[in-house]
Amino acid sequence: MQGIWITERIRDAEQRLLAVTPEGALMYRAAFGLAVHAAEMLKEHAGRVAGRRVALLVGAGNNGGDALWAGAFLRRRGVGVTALLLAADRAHPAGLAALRRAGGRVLPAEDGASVLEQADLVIDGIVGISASGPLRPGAANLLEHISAPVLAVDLPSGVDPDTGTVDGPAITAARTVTFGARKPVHVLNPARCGDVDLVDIGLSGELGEPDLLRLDTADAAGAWPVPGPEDDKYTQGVVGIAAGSAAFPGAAVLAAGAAVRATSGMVRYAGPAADVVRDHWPEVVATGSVFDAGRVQAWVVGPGIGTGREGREVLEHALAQGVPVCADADAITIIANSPEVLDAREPGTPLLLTPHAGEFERLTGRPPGSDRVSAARAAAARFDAVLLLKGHCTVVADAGGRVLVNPARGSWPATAGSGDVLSGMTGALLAARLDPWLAGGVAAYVHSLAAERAARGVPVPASGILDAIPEAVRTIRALGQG
Ligand SMILES: NC(=O)C1=CN([C@@H]2O[C@H](COP(=O)(O)OP(=O)(O)OC[C@H]3O[C@@H](n4cnc5c(N)ncnc54)[C@H](O)[C@@H]3O)[C@@H](O)[C@H]2O)[C@@H](O)CC1
Ligand SMILES: Nc1ncnc2c1ncn2[C@@H]1O[C@H](COP(=O)(O)OP(=O)(O)O)[C@@H](O)[C@H]1O
Ligand SMILES: [K+]
Repeated sequence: MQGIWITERIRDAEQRLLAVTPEGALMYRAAFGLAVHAAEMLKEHAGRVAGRRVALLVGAGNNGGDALWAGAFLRRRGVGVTALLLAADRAHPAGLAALRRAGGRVLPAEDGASVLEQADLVIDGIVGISASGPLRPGAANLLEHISAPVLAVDLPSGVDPDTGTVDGPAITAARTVTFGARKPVHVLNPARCGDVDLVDIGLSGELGEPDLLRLDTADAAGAWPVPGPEDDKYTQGVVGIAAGSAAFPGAAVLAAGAAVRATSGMVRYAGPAADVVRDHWPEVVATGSVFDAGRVQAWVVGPGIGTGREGREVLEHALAQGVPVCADADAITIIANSPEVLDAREPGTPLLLTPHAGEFERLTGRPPGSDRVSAARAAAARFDAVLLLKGHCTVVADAGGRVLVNPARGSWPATAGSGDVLSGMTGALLAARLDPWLAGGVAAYVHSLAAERAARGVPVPASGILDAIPEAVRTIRALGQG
């Protein structure tokens, strides 16, 4: 798993490391790594390093210092470097001196339009982890003159380091080089960061436990259930799907189909769309009602069941079975309208809630807002549940405060029915007895991988995501073992 630390913790860790490190050493390490990546980008985008032009956007703090030092290193490789100072009187003195010694040019930012327009690469050292709010006007005015790829120092300026939100003008980077540890912005707003490279500055010993975790392929592969020689269809966990209606069977077909694709055990369906589900998925054991569905090891309740009395009874029944429940879509609205349905929950029974932003607002009374991680954590604690907040970056929080994040690989999954596929997969993993928090994270991971594989650059319907689940699972298992 990849650890991610909030900026307050990074700053504390840096202070401890600074106290035992010769002055300037950390910045030197950071800037050296930055210069290596800048040279790579010049080769990639402009064919070579020597003779190419780099513009540095230099703010008032150490982020600007990193850029200035990197500029000095690039000068040694024959790059033409111009620093554009946003606060000439506060630019990092040692960095500025180093750049000047190396033969770099220095200009006030307001004179920088043509430098930016002619640059082969722009290095964004406007602001780093001490950023607050959107870019100030002096920096914002420069954005329109940038046409070259941008390499962001630590994080793209103008994007909030801890929430990834953008409230005004901000940098969009082709690549971000970060130091010591990954920060929340890198996973919460990957589109602004581009590829993120981590430069080791010796901070890891000071960091402690991460604030957020991101699953990697090996984690997803390690968690994915694989039947053993003693297994049969029951021992792997039977998943029950209570979804869809006679008038709207689509959600049932998608959720049940995703469960079929994600489990090698057994899928039961219970609800008014039994015939349609059976037609699509002959392997599903389908009945008309949850009350005669038989035993399952996890229930998925909600997509397309409606929010009336019948839906409510279905949810209460599932909650009372003493098995994990994934409550999605209409089930979330039912809980929002009548929180007392949760009284039916057998004590200690895992509950996983999977709202999108609108359902989150219904459930909690307020939208997730800019700090989606804190919002998901608070809601998980309030409902004593795992809360999976859907979106471009899916956030999975549990009641104890653990958080997994899954940045999507593109936005094609934002399509109708895609959430039904996610809940079906999640149910399959819950039935296989994964920790519900991990089940949500692994389902989100494989869902976004399946969507990427299915889309390959063009729109993909939810049924296409569903059909790509086997390929996604095969991919993680192959990479995870390799
Ligand atoms: N502390 C350390 O040991 C190290 C720090 N490093 C770098 O230092 C950075 C943090 O440096 P600082 O704490 O000096 O602060 P920053 O460089 O992040 O910010 C400095 C100044 O930027 C201005 N600013 C804030 N928000 C702004 C906005 N929205 N628009 C325009 N200007 C804004 C403020 O005047 C603020 O004081 C890290 O991100 C990293 O790049 C690295 O050199 C590694 C070592
Ligand atoms: N912009 C986006 N980029 C990537 N994935 C997204 C984006 N928006 C939504 N998703 C994902 O698509 C799915 C949509 O679920 P949901 O909103 O419940 O759709 P539906 O109700 O139509 O099934 C979720 O897995 C969510 O994380
Ligand atoms: K920056």
